[in-house]
Amino acid sequence: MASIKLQHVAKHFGTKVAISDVDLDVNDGEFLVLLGPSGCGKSTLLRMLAGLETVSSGEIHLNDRRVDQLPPSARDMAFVFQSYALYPHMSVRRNIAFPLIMRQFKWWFHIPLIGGWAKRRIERSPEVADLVEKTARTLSLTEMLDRYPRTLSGGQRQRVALGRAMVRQPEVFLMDEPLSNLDAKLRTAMRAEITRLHQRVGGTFVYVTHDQVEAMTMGTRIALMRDGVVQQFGTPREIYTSPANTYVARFIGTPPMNLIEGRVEGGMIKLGEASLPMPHGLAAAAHAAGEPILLGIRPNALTLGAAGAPGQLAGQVSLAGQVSLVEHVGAESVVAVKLSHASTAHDEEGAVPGEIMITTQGYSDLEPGDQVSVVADLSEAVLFSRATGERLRAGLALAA
Ligand SMILES: Nc1ncnc2c1ncn2[C@@H]1O[C@H](COP(=O)(O)OP(=O)(O)OP(=O)(O)O)[C@@H](O)[C@H]1O
Repeated sequence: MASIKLQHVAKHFGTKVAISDVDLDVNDGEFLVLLGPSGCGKSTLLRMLAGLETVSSGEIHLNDRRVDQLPPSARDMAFVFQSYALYPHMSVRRNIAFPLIMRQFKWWFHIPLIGGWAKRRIERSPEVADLVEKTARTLSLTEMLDRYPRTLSGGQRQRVALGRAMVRQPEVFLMDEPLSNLDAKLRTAMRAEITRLHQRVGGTFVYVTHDQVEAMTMGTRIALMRDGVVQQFGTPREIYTSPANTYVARFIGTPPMNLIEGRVEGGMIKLGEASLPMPHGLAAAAHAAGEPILLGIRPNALTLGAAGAPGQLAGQVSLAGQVSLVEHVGAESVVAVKLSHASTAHDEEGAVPGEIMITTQGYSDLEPGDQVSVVADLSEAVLFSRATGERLRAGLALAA
């Protein structure tokens, strides 16, 4: 049983603020993913949890115990590194048993022969041997117990690293990009394996990744970070359907959410020449007439019709545009359309202003240059303030 609470946790390296005032409440048995781009501070946060890095300020609690001043060994957390960190001169069996052997460490373990004899004795003791065998079975490593790490594939080495963490039966598993050295296919397989492991073994997992697909598929909750600040902390579904700001909206989803520039006028949203009703629940925000907003809409909430097709069904609006790119990705096609009368907010390099992305099922016959009308289903659309980038919620006025 392990819940984790971070209160106002900050970390400075000299003048560099790596983590600034992070508050997180992680329930027992959760799979928390720390997600964000390179340099956002996710590894630093994980290392502070593990005790491998000190906190500059704030508190970390494991259950009701404050642990931020305790050494790593007193925290009951097992760390799995990106690099596996296996001992190359030890068999798989010894690598997995190692934490249990070190639990019984005596100074004379360092004496040649005597130390080796003592370690072998612990390794062969029924409790340790049983636990190692059981762990190896869970991870399908039984056949490999007497092999050495250099003879294993990347995925097998990763499983040994997981085994070494599991054998301690810790309350918390901390994992720093454990799959990043694997090829795409193995990553997908190991992703499912770690999720199953979490379901079977229980315990609280904290997992660092920059890969949104890993975060969305594995996490019970995600803390999406940027420059040391948590942008949103929520379930994958909340983060996908209700991004807290345009940064989150752009980070999650492939292709990401379209952000179309508009204005609020007379209780309606004006996008170029089109006028559409405020999305459900946001009417209260409409009184700040004339305010610039961004309409956030996922590529799969847009459909394509022939140019000039009638647009305004209930709750829908159509925008004219021209196809600029079509990508076929198996079961669906991704179509980029340059809007004729509306602009979009992009920050990715190389993105064309005014372009939106639409996903369609199957193989699209459209070609670059085709004139189309884009029909938007606004039932799941969200609005952001263009001034602050924050999502507008019902009852909140737009930023002045
Ligand atoms: N020991 C250190 N001394 C100085 N700066 C550091 C140190 N460790 C980390 N940083 C800085 O703190 C920031 C956060 O680093 P961190 O490694 O936590 O990021 P990250 O999100 O895990 O990135 P990555 O995915 O690339 O590992 C970075 O700007 C990094 O340069």
